[in-house]
Amino acid sequence: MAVHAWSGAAAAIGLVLRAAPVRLITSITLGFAAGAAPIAASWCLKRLLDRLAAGETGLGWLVAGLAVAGLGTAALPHLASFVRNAANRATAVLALDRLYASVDRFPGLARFETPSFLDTLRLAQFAGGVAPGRIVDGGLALLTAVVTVVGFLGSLLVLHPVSALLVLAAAVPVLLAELALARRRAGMYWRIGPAQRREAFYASLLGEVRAAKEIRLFGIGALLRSRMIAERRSADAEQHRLDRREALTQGGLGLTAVAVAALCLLWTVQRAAAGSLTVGDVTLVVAAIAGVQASLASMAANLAGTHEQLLLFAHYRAVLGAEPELPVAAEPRPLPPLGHGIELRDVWFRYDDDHPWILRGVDLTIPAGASVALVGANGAGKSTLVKLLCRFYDPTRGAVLWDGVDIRDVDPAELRRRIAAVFQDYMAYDLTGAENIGLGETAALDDRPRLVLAAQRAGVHDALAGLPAGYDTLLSRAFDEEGGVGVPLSGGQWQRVALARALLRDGAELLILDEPSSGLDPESEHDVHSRLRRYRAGRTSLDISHRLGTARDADLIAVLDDGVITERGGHEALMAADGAYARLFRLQAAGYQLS
Ligand SMILES: Nc1ncnc2c1ncn2[C@@H]1O[C@H](COP(=O)(O)OP(=O)(O)OP(=O)(O)O)[C@@H](O)[C@H]1O
Repeated sequence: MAVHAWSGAAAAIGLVLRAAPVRLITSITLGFAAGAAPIAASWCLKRLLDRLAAGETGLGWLVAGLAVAGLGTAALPHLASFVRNAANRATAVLALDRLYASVDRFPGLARFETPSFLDTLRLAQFAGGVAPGRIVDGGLALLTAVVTVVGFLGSLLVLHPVSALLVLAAAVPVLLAELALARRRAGMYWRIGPAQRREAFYASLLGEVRAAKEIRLFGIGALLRSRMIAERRSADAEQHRLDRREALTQGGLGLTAVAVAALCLLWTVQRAAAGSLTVGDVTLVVAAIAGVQASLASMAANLAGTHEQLLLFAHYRAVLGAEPELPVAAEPRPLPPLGHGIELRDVWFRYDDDHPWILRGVDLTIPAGASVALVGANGAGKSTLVKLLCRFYDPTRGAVLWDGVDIRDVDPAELRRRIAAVFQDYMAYDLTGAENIGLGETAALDDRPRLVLAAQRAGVHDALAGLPAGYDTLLSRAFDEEGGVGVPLSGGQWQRVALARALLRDGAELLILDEPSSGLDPESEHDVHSRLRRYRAGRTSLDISHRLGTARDADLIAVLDDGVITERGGHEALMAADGAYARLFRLQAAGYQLS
């Protein structure tokens, strides 16, 4: 634990040093000065009073010293906090950047489906922004308090050693109690994490337009709201329990501090009355007791606060230090230009050990330059197979081979550069039309002719060109648009934009289309289908569709049933075989017959 704390503190300081070195050093200097100023003020006051009592004159320099020290006591903490705030903001930016760079580096999807990781990530988001700054702040405040305590304790030891020891002894339980409270608080943040994430989930549903239709139609707003409030209440109850414990502990500690101060004061006054202390000594003892107690309390609170931030910062470091959830080859093999094909060889897959098998020994080859249609019932595992091709997960058994090279041996980023895909759950970004397409290949973001060509291939050019600001129209009403209005697209238009995004990747060697036309009207579907047929000629593609009419002209049709390829071949051959494909095809065709 101690090692963790030190390495955590070192990492936090390293981060601040990297983000704002000058401001950090300035803060340290100001912290020192702010700690020394009250001691200087107390000594000036003691000297002044003693000399006044002795009837001396010409004390102007002492008054001036007192004024300067007073000014320092009042102003330096504010100046230090101004500099620290600036350093903290710079640190938070760097921490945020590093956190999301790490999240982006996870090659697969499994982490985003692991609740404990999501809890860690939530705390990391919170801690990354504030913890490094607070840890350094805590350290600086500690430094200030140490300077003050040492200075005042030195003064007390000279004048009244018993008080010094008493005050110091009384500080030990304060420190221990604060540390214990800090640990509890950090533990509480972890425990309430799931409830807070569920609360955020309900809150986002209640505040987003996509959910608003169903919420209103089904009248489920009150239900969702009550669930959100219940989650908040359960988190609040945990916090309340801790607050109560804190209040009791700190009340007790406050009483002890008052008792110790009263005892010391009584003793000092008695000694002054007996003539062994001067009036100046009494003021210095009073100031020293108050100063030491306040500084020790602040030290304890700071230590505890820093300890708590270190525990939270551990979550940030856990995300940054997390190993990739998919093994990444130390020396990745180069991915050859696709010459033969992509083979799934005896692929078995389940999402994890507690989940059922989804693929149970799939053998399928997508020959280079050929179009393969994958058909099958809902839940058969088609989209799962696509995720394995993109290596978002690894097969539990078996392998995916790209021209004979196991894709586990290549750099995932390189593999993905070779693939263009429209996923079934494609994204609709709250960005402009041009950006929504350009994200398919960021190098082409500003290449308008290429964006237009991709949009034309996907049959969405006219829709985008006809918007108030053409391709530069924001496809959302979530943000205010300067000099124009945001226009969301229809479902089918969005689907074509997603298709355009994939088609922008002209150089991709494998094109994956998972239900690319499910939302299109018959005419659009026919139109998109004809365009895709032309586009796909000579390219390697995997097309998933429930509309068997669009699958029929693929070079190869494979039927996936309950995780196994049960039929494969051309349309005519499969129809002649009279298996499941033929039955489904006839069923669908019958739906279009006039009775
Ligand atoms: N991330 C996941 N974690 C656990 N199980 C999952 C996950 N994604 C999908 N599944 C399960 O895998 C099974 C296959 O899903 P998949 O999406 O691959 O089917 P599909 O053939 O594409 O279906 P559809 O035709 O409805 O799109 C489903 O039973 C689903 O519950």
